[in-house]
Amino acid sequence: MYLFELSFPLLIIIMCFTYSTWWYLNNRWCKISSLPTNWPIVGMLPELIRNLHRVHEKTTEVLIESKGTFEFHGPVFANFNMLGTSDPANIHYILSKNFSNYPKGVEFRKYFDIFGNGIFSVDYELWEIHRKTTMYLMGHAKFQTLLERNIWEIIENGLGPILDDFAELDTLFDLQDIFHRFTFDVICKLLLDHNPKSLSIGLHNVPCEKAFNTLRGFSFLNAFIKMYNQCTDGDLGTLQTFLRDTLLSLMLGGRDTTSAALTWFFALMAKNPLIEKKIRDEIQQQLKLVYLHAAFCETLRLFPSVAIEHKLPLEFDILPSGHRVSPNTRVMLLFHTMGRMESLCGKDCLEFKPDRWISKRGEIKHEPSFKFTSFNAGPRACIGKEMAFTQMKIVVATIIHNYHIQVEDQIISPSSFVIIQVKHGLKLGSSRGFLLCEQCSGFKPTCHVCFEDYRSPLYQYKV
Ligand code: HEM
Repeated sequence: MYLFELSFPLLIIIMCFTYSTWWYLNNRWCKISSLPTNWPIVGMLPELIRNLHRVHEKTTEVLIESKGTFEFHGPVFANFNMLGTSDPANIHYILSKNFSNYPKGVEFRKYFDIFGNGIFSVDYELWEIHRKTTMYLMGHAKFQTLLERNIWEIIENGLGPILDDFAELDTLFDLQDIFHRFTFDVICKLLLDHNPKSLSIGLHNVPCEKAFNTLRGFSFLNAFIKMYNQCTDGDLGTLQTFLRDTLLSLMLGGRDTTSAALTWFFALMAKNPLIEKKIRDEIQQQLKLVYLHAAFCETLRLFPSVAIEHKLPLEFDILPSGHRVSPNTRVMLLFHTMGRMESLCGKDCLEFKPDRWISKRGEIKHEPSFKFTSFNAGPRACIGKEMAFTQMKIVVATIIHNYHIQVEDQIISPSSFVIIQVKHGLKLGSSRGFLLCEQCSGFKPTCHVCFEDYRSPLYQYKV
């Protein structure tokens, strides 16, 4: 009996060791596929850790091999199982057809507690109130005028002088950092009526909170205060925390997404000079910027700013692909993979081709949002899509019209976060790659002193 007690744990250890060795050898010799091995006890965690630096690329390989949906098994006792999908039928089902069964869930709130009770992390009634209020504000007749005025003001006083300064000093700079600062200043000015001037010569750090300390009466703020007072759900915390959550969510949601898209756009432009020329011609001929719009769609297809969306089902369900989900299954919607699926975007899906977005009549082709998910789909689709396009078009037209951008030799790859940035930034060399065009001696004397009198074609084009 004593001998049995002693040898039993030993037996378990030997069995585990043999099983693991068998798995290892089996997979090492037989494996040609990119699907992760489901190891005893630790599940697929080792493969995840091994690919942490290239999560989006690995996920794409796995999903393409598994025809759009894959079950990830985490360690046995960790409750870390997930179902990843890029199948448009599943995406349509989860985001629209059975929307009510797929809230973001409490987990999302835990991971992204920075959003607090803001629109990105809440579900149900509070989300509905947030959405209604924000949509009302962004749909207001004066919103577009205010937005464009703010963007031009920040170009005139921030972006323009900074870019001129880099050109004069002949220094290397990170375009991604510049776009971060630009979109931060724009969204702060819009929401808080305060320009934190993070885009000033010297590029000083501006703490986020500083902007919140100088809140002044502004319609966005007043509307959210009114919304707070109307909410009877006692879970909202103080007015100050509620406003912080609400505004911070909009600031983060509107800032990093737009700056990432702008950075990828220029990264792709650097590799496609013919496309850049076409866009430059379109701007100079004061056309309607259809081709530029198509180039943005194409950028976001390949590098959707939000790569992953997280859902936690309320009840057991069967997805259109036949996969079962339970209330414990984390469902990951993998937007980065969708733009790289031959079945969805064609054999040339990895190529950057804005023309695929233009119809025979020269208009932008409409793609259903559950196929082109860069702005999400269904009831939680992005509210700021038009705002993002306006911002991106003005910035790109301004830069392309005034400068010739040339990217330094560097490896450009996506970061492994939910928001896909360019890993390590996008470095530009001002001496070689940052030349003023012939007719224009920079921002200052031409357009940005007083844009009322501005006669450049730039000011006249329609965004
Ligand atoms: C290129 C730029 C942008 C992209 C690619 C983008 C993409 C997205 C995506 C994928 C979502 C869904 C996220 C989720 O539910 O987890 C989303 C939601 C949202 N976006 Fe954007 N966005 C962009 C710019 C903006 C801007 C400028 C704003 C303005 C503040 C904005 C406001 C919002 C809001 C409020 C939501 C939440 C909608 C809801 O949950 O009902 N976005 N966006």
